[in-house]
Amino acid sequence: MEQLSFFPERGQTPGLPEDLLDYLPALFSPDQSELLLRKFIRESPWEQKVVKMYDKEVVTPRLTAWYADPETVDYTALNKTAPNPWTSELLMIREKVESIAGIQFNSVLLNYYRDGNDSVAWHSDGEKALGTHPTIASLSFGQVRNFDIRNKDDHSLKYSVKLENGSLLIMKGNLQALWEHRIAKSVKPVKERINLTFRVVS
Ligand SMILES: O=C(O)CCC(=O)C(=O)O
Ligand SMILES: [Fe+2]
Repeated sequence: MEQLSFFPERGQTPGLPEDLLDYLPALFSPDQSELLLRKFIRESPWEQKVVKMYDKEVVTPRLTAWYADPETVDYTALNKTAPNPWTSELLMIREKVESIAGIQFNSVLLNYYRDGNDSVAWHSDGEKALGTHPTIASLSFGQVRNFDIRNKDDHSLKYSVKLENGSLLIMKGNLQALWEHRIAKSVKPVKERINLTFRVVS
């Protein structure tokens, strides 16, 4: 396997397997993206989750909000709080994303990365409620951040994609089964970023 540069200047690390991700750089214009970024930051019912890690309570380093069709999601079985009702912007974006992905999504999770200290640690989104090979559509607004992926069995196999303002990333195939992803903290100061992940939750 050839050596790959993990931190590209721009774009994505070459050699990324094609059947795991689709990337569309400018689904929304810079103007639309800026408006949506500001509106989401201002109006979403942000929560900061506390999770248990080795008996310690740890505050999640980002804010989240989730929305779903309540009749299709058994949120108590998922150990979640009641979903928020869809807003008109989220419905508009959902339609646009569904027409590209060719899938109907029944929920969306919003992540708010306030600055470079906010992050999401290595994980995969292969929970039972999503199935083992879910298609997840991920939109980015605001600050460009690196989306890193690494193979679960061989951590030296890793790639990085720069998620640009207004872009759409579709995660598919074996990505959740065989790979993990993260948004690392940034040592250089960075601005706010909003991420939306549309999912089919059963
Ligand atoms: O912010 C991102 O681009 C990724 C978020 C993510 O991995 C998740 O919500 O599961
Ligand atoms: Fe994820």
